[in-house]
Amino acid sequence: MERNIYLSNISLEKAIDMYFERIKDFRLGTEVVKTHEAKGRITAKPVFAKISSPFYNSSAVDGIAVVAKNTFTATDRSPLRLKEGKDYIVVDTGDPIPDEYDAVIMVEDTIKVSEDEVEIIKPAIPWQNIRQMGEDIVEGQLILPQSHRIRPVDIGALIAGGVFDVEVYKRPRVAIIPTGTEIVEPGAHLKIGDIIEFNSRVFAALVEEYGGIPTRFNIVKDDFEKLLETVKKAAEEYDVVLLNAGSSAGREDYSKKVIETLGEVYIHGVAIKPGKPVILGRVLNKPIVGIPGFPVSAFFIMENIVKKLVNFVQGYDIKDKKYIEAQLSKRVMSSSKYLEFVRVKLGYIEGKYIATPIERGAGATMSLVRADGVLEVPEELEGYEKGSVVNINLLKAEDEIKNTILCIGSHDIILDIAADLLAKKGRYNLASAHVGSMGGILALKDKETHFATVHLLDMETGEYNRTYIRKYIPNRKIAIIKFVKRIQGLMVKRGNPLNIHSIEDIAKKGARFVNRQKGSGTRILLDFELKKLGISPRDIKGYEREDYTHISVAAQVAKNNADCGLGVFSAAQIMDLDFIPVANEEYDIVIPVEYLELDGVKKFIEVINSEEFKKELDRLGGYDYSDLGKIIIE
Ligand SMILES: Nc1nc2c(c(=O)[nH]1)N[C@H]1C(S)=C(S)[C@@H](COP(=O)(O)OP(=O)(O)OC[C@H]3O[C@@H](n4cnc5c(N)ncnc54)[C@H](O)[C@@H]3O)O[C@H]1N2
Ligand code: MOO
Repeated sequence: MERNIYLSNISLEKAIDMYFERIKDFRLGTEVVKTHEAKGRITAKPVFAKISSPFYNSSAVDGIAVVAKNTFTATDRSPLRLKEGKDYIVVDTGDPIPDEYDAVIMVEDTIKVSEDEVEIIKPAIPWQNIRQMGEDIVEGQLILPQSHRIRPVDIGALIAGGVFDVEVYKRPRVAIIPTGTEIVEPGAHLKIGDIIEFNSRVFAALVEEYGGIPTRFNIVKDDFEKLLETVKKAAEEYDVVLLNAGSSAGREDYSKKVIETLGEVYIHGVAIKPGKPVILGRVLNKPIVGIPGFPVSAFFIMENIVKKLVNFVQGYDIKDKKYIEAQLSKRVMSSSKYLEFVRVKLGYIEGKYIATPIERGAGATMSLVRADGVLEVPEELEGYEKGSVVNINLLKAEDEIKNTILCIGSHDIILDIAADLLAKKGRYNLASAHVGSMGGILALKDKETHFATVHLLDMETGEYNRTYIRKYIPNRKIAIIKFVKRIQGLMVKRGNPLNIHSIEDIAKKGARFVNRQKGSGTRILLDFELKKLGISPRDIKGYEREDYTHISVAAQVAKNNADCGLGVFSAAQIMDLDFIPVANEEYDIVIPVEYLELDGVKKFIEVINSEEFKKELDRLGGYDYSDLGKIIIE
């Protein structure tokens, strides 16, 4: 099988316009459904009221119905006496008002003088406290226009207007076909090279959210004939087809060929990242989208194309993205060839949203789980500078973000444990962005985080953290909340096959090392130890190779991509590695004094002082928490 030749690079907006122009005749038919079951459906025609609401005059209050002109003599000096049956009748809220009456006086404005007599001290104004016929809805009035998505309140208005059935577009039945020889069903016995199939399940859940009816097909291997057969069947039986993976130019990427054979490819390749190899086409007269395999790419195609498509075939133009303004805490570089979707974490600090970009790999499913929003870097830009104010498409509720305490700095698994305990208390969340200790200090300086977790060794004095606070954040009043002392050590494979017992051994034995990024405390510790020992970084194989967390360093060793790395005990334990202690470091929380008063921060401090948290530290091992919770004002 020869490779496909790539790919157009048309903008997302143009691609959608062109595509929808080509498939505009594939709109679905309509059906009539019960109004009370029509939530989320799209009206096929304008809907008019069949009756008025209310369809008779009714009382808006509890009181007495009167004839207004007979009450105008009433004053507080000469109250007017009225007799039931002759001058008034008693009515409750909602009761019909007989034609001969034209006003209602509230019961609290009447003085009862006998069983069937009241006095009033103020005249009634005609039509006061009466809901007149058609006050809400008039017979024949337009209740909903065509191509309107029916909301719960619309259901109320329709029924009140006597419309009990409504004509709506049919919901599209969407076929979802996962493909790939390497793709296996969840629960299958896994061997190297297998990938557990999950995209189709994400698609199905999203399609349902978009208003379609998903059907998931079984996995189809990369076999041209089988793919032809399955796609043909799907196009015959369903309204929209989603063909997952094989969208690219690899030898077994058949999606384009299959669609071309059975129908037409209109567009292959859109200027977005991730997601560029998307295919937009038709088979029979059904829209088909070839969606890239990488889960993050696939998600952005679902959100930016398939969501619109599922609505388009129902005659609806969806424009429901919600944006907020946020300040970028890091520079974002982007290619000027693509509209790029960058996942961000959001924090709310001193009345401003702060956006911190997270991992960018197209395969990083967790980046979607962790993201609060998406920064869309337009095609013509090469990115944004740190500090720029940008629009962020929200993926979470604003309230949830406003109740999030932001921690930027060096990562340790105990932050995740504290986050979990905090979330259990309700209301507040802890979000942490892992940019190393120095990144945390700089974020504090720039007011981009509530607090930072740091372990920065002063190479001159051997003291932790304080030098850096004084040097880099002189403008703010800062407190240190003592957190833990961590044992940092060398992580090596079980059984220590290279027999590494010290930092010196890394150089001596030529072990493949994996380093942490510049600015991280672990990196500084390594440099400190190397300097002490008089070893040059050049003598460490892999010194230039950077990873961003303790766990990912440990994972590199576990997978045999490296022989050793420097990190904390818990990371070694999680990845089942041997651990050779090197130093005890002070991992502290650095926080502006004013934030100690924030309710969420107080709750966080309660959490780290709790017995439950200490129990977790014991369970992990490798932590000394004798100073935990002590607050030192700098
Ligand atoms: N020569 C070039 N190669 C590639 C280019 C390019 O421009 N030139 N673009 C890359 C880009 S960008 C993307 S995106 C991918 C798209 O690849 P495919 O759509 O062909 O997808 P596969 O290779 O079949 O799968 C990729 C990857 O996705 C995961 N996957 C696939 N299906 C599922 C599923 N159902 N559930 C979970 N995960 C799934 C899996 O990890 C696959 O390995 O092409 C690049 N190549
Ligand atoms: O554009 Mo691909 O979709 O980055 O991964």
